[in-house]
Amino acid sequence: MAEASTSLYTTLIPHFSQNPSPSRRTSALPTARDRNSIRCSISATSNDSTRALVSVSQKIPWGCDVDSLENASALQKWLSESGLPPQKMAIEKVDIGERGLVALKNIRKGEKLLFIPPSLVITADSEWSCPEVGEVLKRNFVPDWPLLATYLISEASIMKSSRWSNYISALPRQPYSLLYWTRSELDTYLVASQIRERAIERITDVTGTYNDLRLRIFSKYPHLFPEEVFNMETFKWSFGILFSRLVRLPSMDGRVALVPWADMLNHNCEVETYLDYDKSSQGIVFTTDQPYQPGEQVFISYGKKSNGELLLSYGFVPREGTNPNDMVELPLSLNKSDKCYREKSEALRKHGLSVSQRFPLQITGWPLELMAYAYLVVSPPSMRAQFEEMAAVASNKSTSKKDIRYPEIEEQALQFILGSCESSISKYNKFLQGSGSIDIDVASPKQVNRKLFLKQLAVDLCTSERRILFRTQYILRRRLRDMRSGELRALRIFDGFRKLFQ
Ligand SMILES: C[S@@+](CC[C@H](N)C(=O)[O-])C[C@H]1O[C@@H](n2cnc3c(N)ncnc32)[C@H](O)[C@@H]1O
Repeated sequence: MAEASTSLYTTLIPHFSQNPSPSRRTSALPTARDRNSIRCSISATSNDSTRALVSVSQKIPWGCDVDSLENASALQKWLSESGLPPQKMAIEKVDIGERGLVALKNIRKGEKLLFIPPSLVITADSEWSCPEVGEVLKRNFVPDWPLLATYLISEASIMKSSRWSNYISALPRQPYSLLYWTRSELDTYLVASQIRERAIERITDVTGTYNDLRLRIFSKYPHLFPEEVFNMETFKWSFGILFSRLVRLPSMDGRVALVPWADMLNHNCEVETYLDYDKSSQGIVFTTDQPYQPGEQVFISYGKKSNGELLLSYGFVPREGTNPNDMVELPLSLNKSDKCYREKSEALRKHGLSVSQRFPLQITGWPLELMAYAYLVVSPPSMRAQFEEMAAVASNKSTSKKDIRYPEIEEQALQFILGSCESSISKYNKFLQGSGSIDIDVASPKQVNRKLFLKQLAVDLCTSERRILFRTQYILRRRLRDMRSGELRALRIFDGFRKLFQ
C-alpha cells in the first residue's frame, strides 16, 4: 500500500480538472468475459434489476465482515483460475490486522513474492461491465480517484455479473476508516490531535467529490447512475476501500491500482518493502526484507507514515514506540501584539507561509524550519534586516544556508517552542485523563463496542503523539538549562577577572 494515501492529496480533488489526465491511457485491459449480457441501466422503480440497490440508510449489501474468512477461499480459487501463480502464502486470521497473508513455506530474505498479472489489477483503464457508465465519466475527464470509486460501486452493484465479484465479496463491508466517524466523534476523541482537522478535511473532500459528481454527471444520466446505487453511503464505502487499499506503483509511472490478493498484506512499521510492478516477470511483486517461517504473518510497508496518518487512511494505530516514522505536528503562531507583526507576516507571506504554521516533531528531533520560524517570532525590531532570511529558511525553499543561528535570541526561541510544546501536552493530558469518563451512553451493545473501539484508537494515538512532545520538552529543557548554566559560568569567570584587575 506504499504511498497509497499520498496519492489522495494529489489526485482526490472535489473540483475536477477540465483537461484529460495526461497519464491516462485510452485502451482497456483485455478481459475474457463477454459483457453484453449485463443490464446496465435501470429505472429507479425497476423490480427485476440486476443491480443491488442500497438506500442511503441501508448497510452496504456487498463485501463481508472485516475479520471474515468466509469469502477468502472463493477469492483464492478465482484468482488461481484467472492466472495468479501458486503462492507461498495464504489468507488467514492473524493477530495483527484481523486477516492477513501467512507464510505456507519458508520464505527467504530477498525473495520476490506474489507475481500478480496486470489483468488481475484494477486501474483507471480497467474495462467496465457497464461500458456506458465508464464512457460518461471519461468524457467528463473524471480523475483517477473518483473514477475508481465509481467503478467499484458500479461493479459491486451488479454482484455476480461483475468480473470482480469474488474480489468485492472479500472486501470489508465497512472498512476501518475515519470517514465513518461522525463530526461529534472526531470532536470528542481527537480533540487534542491535529489529525482531527485532517480527518475533517478528508471527509469534506469526499463529500464534495460525491456532490460534484452528482451535480455534474449523475443527475444528467439518472438511468446510468440511479441514486439508490450511487449515493453518499456507497461513496463512503468505496473511498474507504481506496484509502486503505489503493497502491501507487512507481514502476508503472506512479499509476494507482487496486491489487487483489496483494491487498491482503498488512503493514509493519519495521518493514521497508513495498509493492511494485516488476518489468522482468511482468507482475506486481514485493521483495521480502526479512525471512519468514511457515505460519508467520508476512508484512509490507504502506509507506513512511506517522501513527496519525495510519489512523487517517487505514484505521489503525501501531503499538506505542514501534513506529520510527511517528510524528506529531506542533502549532506555532506570530504574536499579534508583536511590534513588527506586519513586517514579519509580510516576510512569511512572501515565502508561502502564514502567521500560524504547524511543524513536524519526531522522537529524534525537530526540523531546522521550525527553529527559523521561532527565531522570527521572538526576534526584536533591531533584527528586522534578518526577517527575510528567517522566513526563507522557515519555508524550506531557501537556497542559501539552512542552519541559521542567532545566539542572542536562541534562548527566547527555545523558550517559545517549549511554551507551545507544553500547551500541546496539556491538551493531550486533559484528553487522556478525561478519556475514562467519556460518556459511552448509547442504546445498543454494538454501538457501545464501536465507541469503546474508537476511544481506544484515540487513546493510543494521543499517547504516542504525547510521547514525542514529552521527549521534545525534555530536550528543550535540557538545552535551556545548559545554556543558562553556561551563561552563569561565563558570568562567574568574567566576575573573577573583573575582581582580579580591580
Ligand atoms: C490493505 S488492507 C490489508 C488486509 C486487511 N487486513 C483485510 O483483512 O482486508 C489494510 C487494512 O488492514 C488492516 N491493517 C493493516 N495493517 C495493520 C496493522 N499493522 N495493525 C492493524 N491493522 C492493520 C487495517 O484495517 C487496514 O485498513
